[in-house]
Amino acid sequence: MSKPLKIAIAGLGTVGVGVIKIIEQHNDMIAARAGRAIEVVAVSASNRSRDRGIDITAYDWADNALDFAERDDVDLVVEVIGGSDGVAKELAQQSLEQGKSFVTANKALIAHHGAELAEIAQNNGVALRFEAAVAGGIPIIKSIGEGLAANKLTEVHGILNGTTNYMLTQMEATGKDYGEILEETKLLGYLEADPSLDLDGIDAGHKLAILSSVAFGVKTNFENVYMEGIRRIKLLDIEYAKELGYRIKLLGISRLSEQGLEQRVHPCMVPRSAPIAHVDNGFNAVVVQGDYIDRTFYEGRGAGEGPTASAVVADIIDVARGHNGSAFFVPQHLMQDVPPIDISDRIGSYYIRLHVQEQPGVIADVTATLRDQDVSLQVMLQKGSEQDGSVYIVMVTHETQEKKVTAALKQIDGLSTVIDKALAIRIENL
Ligand SMILES: NC(=O)C1=CN([C@@H]2O[C@H](COP(=O)(O)OP(=O)(O)OC[C@H]3O[C@@H](n4cnc5c(N)ncnc54)[C@H](OP(=O)(O)O)[C@@H]3O)[C@@H](O)[C@H]2O)C=CC1
Ligand SMILES: N[C@@H](CCO)C(=O)O
Repeated sequence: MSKPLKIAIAGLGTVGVGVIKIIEQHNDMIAARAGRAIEVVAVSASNRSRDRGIDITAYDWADNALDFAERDDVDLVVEVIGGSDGVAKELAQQSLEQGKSFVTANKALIAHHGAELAEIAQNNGVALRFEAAVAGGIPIIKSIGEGLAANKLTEVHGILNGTTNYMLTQMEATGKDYGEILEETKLLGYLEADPSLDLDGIDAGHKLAILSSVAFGVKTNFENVYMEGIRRIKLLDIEYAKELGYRIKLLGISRLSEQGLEQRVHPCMVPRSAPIAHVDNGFNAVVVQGDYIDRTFYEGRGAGEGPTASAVVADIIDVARGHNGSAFFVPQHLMQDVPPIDISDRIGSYYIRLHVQEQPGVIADVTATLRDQDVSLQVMLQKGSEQDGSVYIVMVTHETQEKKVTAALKQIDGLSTVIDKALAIRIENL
């Protein structure tokens, strides 16, 4: 057997501890699969005395994780600290520059700086790996970059954030509204330290930008991902979706066409018959469309100690086997710079929910505005009224252009009878 691969782990939280547990528990099996032993030589975290539920006394402790980049006895650095910049970024740059391979679960780091880091890795002949950054338990980066490498891929979409999928599932299952489920989800500890990353679709946006690069060989462009989260979804939207034959899912959708690259994250109405409509709670799913495979569907746990650490260790094993090809499967100088397609150019149907005062002429004003913008309706629903005399109206449009819906809703929001800003949910017949 070759000499052991010596690794240092920066970050001993949920994922870091999980990585150590797997390496300790599956030591012999991993060595057999990797063709050499994986040896943890050093660890680092913020607080040395914190009880982490595992014994770390066998490993060197570093107060400063950046020391790992300089150590001659470290072949590979694992970064499971988090954050797009700061220590995580410095550690990545310095480790790769010093000829050490780098494995991370940090989606923010890769979405923002993946291209730059991949180039440093390439120039130094070492590996940069980030399987755990997207959909943890689903080996989607490897599946796309290796298993589907013969295909011209045109679309990747999926449920990329487990927390919001849990929340939407629980709203439907329990009949509780958004605010109540949000409080329960906080108590369960599912939300990121900055909840906006989950709730506003940013975490899913990071993952989508990474998937786009891997799938299409395009330069990572997180800045052009359109992101909208789930904060405005009410229980009544979930109930109306059910009545109309849909479920609401927060999807990331990336499509490459001759016009350019479309990357968007937002709540979608998906037909209840679609497999992705039945991916519930903390599970993630990814669908990949290619010219020779047609469509492939992957489902698994997207977060948590086990699934995330499993992906990190798989990357370490890959490096131990000597695989140090391009991080995005295409050398950086061959990555395409593709123009973005704006969300306003989307063509499709829309679910629209209005909250208005119940008085004569309201519906006439609303439908006149839609008519003026050339938006035609296929369904309009109104059930009873609220105790305060207001009413919710729900409409489904025929296929139209997003910019027409946006223009119509801007005018509708200005009507004196409209109480809350209108909500539009895109219908995706996936
Ligand atoms: N948890 C999950 O389910 C998933 C996480 N990820 C990603 O994995 C990464 C780690 O996540 P997770 O384990 O949940 O995060 P945690 O918050 O549980 O752990 C972060 C760790 O980083 C340590 N740390 C903080 N600052 C430093 C520093 N300057 N130097 C060294 N260590 C430091 C902390 O130390 P201390 O313990 O002493 O405070 C802690 O051990 C993030 O990028 C996250 O986005 C990806 C997919 C899923
Ligand atoms: N906050 C993320 C963690 C895993 O990346 C999620 O809920 O999916």
